[in-house]
Amino acid sequence: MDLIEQTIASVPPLDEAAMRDARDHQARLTKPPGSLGVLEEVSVRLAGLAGCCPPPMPEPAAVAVFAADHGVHAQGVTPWPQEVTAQMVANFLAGGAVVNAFAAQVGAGVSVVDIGVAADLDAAPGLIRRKVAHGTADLARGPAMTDGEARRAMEVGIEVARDLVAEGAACLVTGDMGIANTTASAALIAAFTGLPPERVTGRGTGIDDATHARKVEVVRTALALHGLPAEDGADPLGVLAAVGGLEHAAIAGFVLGAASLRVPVVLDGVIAGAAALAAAALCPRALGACVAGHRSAEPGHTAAVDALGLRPLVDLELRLGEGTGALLALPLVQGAVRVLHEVATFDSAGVSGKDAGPRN
Ligand SMILES: Cc1cc2ncn([C@H]3O[C@H](COP(=O)(O)O)[C@@H](O)[C@H]3O)c2cc1C
Ligand SMILES: O=C(O)c1cccnc1
Repeated sequence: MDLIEQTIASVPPLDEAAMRDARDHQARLTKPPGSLGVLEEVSVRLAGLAGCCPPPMPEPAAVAVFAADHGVHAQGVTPWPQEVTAQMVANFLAGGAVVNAFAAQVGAGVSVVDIGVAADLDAAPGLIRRKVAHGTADLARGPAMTDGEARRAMEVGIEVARDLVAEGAACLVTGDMGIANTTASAALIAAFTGLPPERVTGRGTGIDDATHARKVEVVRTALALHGLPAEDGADPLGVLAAVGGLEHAAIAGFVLGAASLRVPVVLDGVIAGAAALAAAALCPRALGACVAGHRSAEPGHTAAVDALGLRPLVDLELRLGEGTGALLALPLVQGAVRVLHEVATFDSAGVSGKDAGPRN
């Protein structure tokens, strides 16, 4: 068995007994039952993922920013030059991007992975050099990647998850950088959800009406060219290779890697949502490890989280990527688990339960 199959085979189902313990414990804490809303569900799921209650605190956290370029850039789907991908990698490494500021704010480490930047990058402290190809080919004219490249990128994602956890991370966070990657994301989301291109194709970094219309047509052309969505359902790796990006494949692997290690993974926006659809198509159990950090302004992202059955924790109209929205959600995930560790029960604190007092 190779690394991808091995990883998929080792993703455990959620532990029902641990989830029951977490629900029972939530009911005994000094607060009205259910009063922490969605955060109670998060705490229960992370107990199921860990297989114990309380689950380990999801800290320290580590965000991995997977950077890659896209052949579909040639179709004029974004106003930004392709070089911005490599330039932003340098910015991440220098600590100057929004992802660095938000990671500092929530105490997360930042790793930057060259999974497929077109330019050859200089070695730099903090850069994980795992280039699988110098960008993808144009998905509107042929397959974006070979199956081998998609597999290799997915393996790198698994390996990065494994390495970060070995270094002490107890929570993983997805990040991406790749000019034109919202086009590949839209194509993946259309392919996996069956929704039409106009429903899932957004304005990315901010494009005018004419560029948006072209972007929708590029996605439509690509789907027709590759026969997607496939009649007979999924060959998820084939879909990734046809219309995905190297960072999508890597993030899909990162999700599988996290799930196989019973470590939660907070998903960022539309790129992570598209990648998670691929991961879930390969291994539905991997969804047990996924927390949707935020709802991106991209319409395809809402389509993706709806299809995955995930509820985003934060909704701030962000449309940046890099891991920024997921990082903002991290304290919510950590707070949800801290409640199970630290909040007193009615018994231990001597607080009367709802029906304990005199009635009148
Ligand atoms: C300066 C800059 C920093 C970014 N950081 C993330 N993105 C985000 O925008 C890009 C996708 O949008 P589109 O498909 O419209 O090109 C990706 O690189 C994504 O990570 C950025 C984009 C820019 C320009
Ligand atoms: O949803 C995202 O993460 C996103 C949106 C626009 C551009 N880049 C990323």
